[in-house]
Parts: sequence; C-alpha cells; structure tokens
Amino acid sequence: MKFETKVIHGGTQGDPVTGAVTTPIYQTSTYHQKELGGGAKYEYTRGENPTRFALESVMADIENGTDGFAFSSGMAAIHATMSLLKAGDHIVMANDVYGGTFRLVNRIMAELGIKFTAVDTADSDALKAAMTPETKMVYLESPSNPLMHVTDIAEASKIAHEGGAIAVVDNTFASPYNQNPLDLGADVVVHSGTKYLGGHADLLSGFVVVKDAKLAERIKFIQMSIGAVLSPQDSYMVQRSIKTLALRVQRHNENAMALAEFLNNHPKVAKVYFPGLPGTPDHEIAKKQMRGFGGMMSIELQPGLDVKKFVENLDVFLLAESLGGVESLIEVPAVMTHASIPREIRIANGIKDELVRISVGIEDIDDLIADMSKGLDAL
Ligand SMILES: Cc1ncc(COP(=O)(O)O)c(C=O)c1O
Ligand SMILES: N[C@@H](CCSC[C@H](N)C(=O)O)C(=O)O
Repeated sequence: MKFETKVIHGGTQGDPVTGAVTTPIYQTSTYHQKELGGGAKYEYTRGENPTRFALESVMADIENGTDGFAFSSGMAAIHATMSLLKAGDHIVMANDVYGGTFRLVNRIMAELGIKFTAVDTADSDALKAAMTPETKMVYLESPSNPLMHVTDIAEASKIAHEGGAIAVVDNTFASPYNQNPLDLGADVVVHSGTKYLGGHADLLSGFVVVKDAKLAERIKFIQMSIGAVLSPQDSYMVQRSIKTLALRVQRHNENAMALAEFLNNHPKVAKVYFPGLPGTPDHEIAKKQMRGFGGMMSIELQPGLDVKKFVENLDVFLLAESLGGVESLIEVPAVMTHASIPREIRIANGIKDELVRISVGIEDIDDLIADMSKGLDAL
C-alpha cells in the first residue's frame, strides 16, 4: 500500500466484534480473565490495550517497521529508547537536538553513568572521531530542532554499525510522510507524536518504532516496566489524526516552501534555515532522503531589529512552543524551547539568542505571507 492508503487502512483498523470502521476506545484498566493463570492476551492496560495496539500497528506500518510503541509524550519515548543503555555506555549525539533531549542526556542519563559526546552528525569525520569502544548508540535528529540541519541517515547509521552501536533517529520534524529512517538503515525511530502525528495542538504523545524482533522485545519490556504508556483516549485521537497526516503534511510542505522563499528575499531577514532552499549541504542531503522538506524553518533578522516586537506583533502566527499543528506558531528557542541548554553550549552550537523558529501551519499561504510581511514592515 502507498503511504496515503496506509494511514487510513494500515495497521489494525476498525472493530472485528461489531464491524465498526473505527477502532473503539477501550477505556479500561484491567480485563476479566476467564481462568486462573490462563495466559490471557489482555491482562492490564499498561501492558495491553486494543486501542493503543491499533495505533501502534499503524505507526509501525507508516514507518516501515515491524513494531511500534506508543508513549505518553515524546520525552517518554526517548527515555524508553535510552533505557536500552546501561552505566558505562556512551552515546554520540547530534549537537543540535531539541533542548529537552539534551537535558535528558545531560542531566538524567549522565547521573546514571551514561556518558555522551555531542557532535555535528552531518560531518562524517567528526562522527567517526567521536565513536569509542563504549559507544552503544548514535542519536540523530534530522532535520534538527531548531537549525534544521540534515544528517545523511544512511551514512551515519553505517558509521554507528561499524562501531558496534545502534542508530536512533528522532523523525519528529520530518514526520513519516517526508522521511522513513528505518529504510535508510536506522535501527530505531522516535517521534514526539505531540507534533505532526497528533497535528492539532491538543495532546501529547510519543512513539518508538523498530524493525528487529530483539529490539522490539526490549522496548516492549521497558514500556510496560517503566509505564509511561499512551492512554486509550489519546491513542484514539492520534490514530484519528494519522488518517489525515498525508494531506496535512503535503500542505505544510507547500506553505513552508513558499514562506521560506518569501523570507529569503526579504531585506529585513538576514538568514533562513530551511532544507528546501538550494545552495546548502542540508538541501543536497534532504533531496536524497526526504519526500518533502517539511513545515519547519528558523530565521535570523538583520542585526539590531527587535525580535520581541516582531514575534509579539503577529496575528496569524501565534507565539507558542511546540510545532506540527494545523496552526502556524512562532517562538524564540533561546528563551523558550531550548532554554534548558546552558547558554555557552547553545551559542557554540549555533543557536543564537535572536534565532526565531517558525512552524508553518496549513492556513491559506496568502494570509501567512501577509502576516509576516506586516510584522517585518513594522520593524
Ligand atoms: C524534536 C523533538 N523531539 C522530542 C520532543 C519531545 O516531545 P514531547 O514534548 O512530546 O515530550 C520535542 C518537543 O517537545 C521535539 O521537538
Ligand atoms: N518548556 C518545555 C519546552 C517545550 S518545547 C516543545 C517542543 N519540543 C518544541 O520544540 O517546540 C521544556 O522545558 O521541556
């Protein structure tokens, strides 16, 4: 099946008992077992829930994996993935990751004795140099948050495997419509389902998808042992949203391309970070491994222009954290989404105080350009 069909008919859809075309919300914590020690398929919702299973199966399908796992947030999914590691192991991590991921590795995993090195994962030589005999995980985010850096996933996965590590890709910014890391050689895909998968800024969720039975067994064990599973209600909501994922992401891609071109030609904009714009290594790699360039971009205004005034004076673009919803959002990573990264590390990784990040929604493009134009003209 093609992607557009899989989102609607892939995985488990409907209800075999009644023939309902949508999977019901099994709002239960436990299940009546017919006999003692009978090994019932459903025992307790932290381990088994039909609504969550339906969502997990469609996620596995659209990421071309064998098994999907749904969590209560993206961070819970990333934490579950990092729980594959033990004290003494080492992570090579992209130096431009979401602030919360950096905080998890730097503040929580490090306390548990798991070391890390942050590098530019797009630079194969730097990636190879960072690998140590203890490296068990190469953690990529592509495109990255907030600089939209694109890593060659096939190349980085090869380096990981040669060093005896698994390759994990945070595919949140691309969404499964634009990119399937497992097809490129990655072992694990993670998502903040709060973003494009949920798509309507009304829930949190997270996913892990794998294509290997041993990894699946370990993630399943971690999911049910740590317990940050997605609720039946939210599982239903995300599966509902996934049915329109292809349509929504096509529109995000188109709107972002048009807005990036507008901003790139605007005299008050100094720089646009968007993999769809030609002339950068990011663009060349994105063309190779992505179906569309996504709905996310960051910009720098010309020096001296008032960023606060700009982001506070827009009408259609809402000043808010998060991304990937139908509504356009704007934010300043240094004080919002990436405030948890110490300033000197953030600056060294190229995330300037004045950087502005934009999540382009699916509104009419004329309204989006008019709003930006008004905001920039006022400066
Ligand atoms: C790329 C990326 N990964 C993971 C996360 C964490 O997801 P959540 O907020 O759903 O926990 C976020 C944002 O929060 C993100 O932007
Ligand atoms: N204050 C939150 C930041 C949430 S950021 C949400 C999302 N990943 C984004 O990039 O917009 C925190 O410190 O975790």
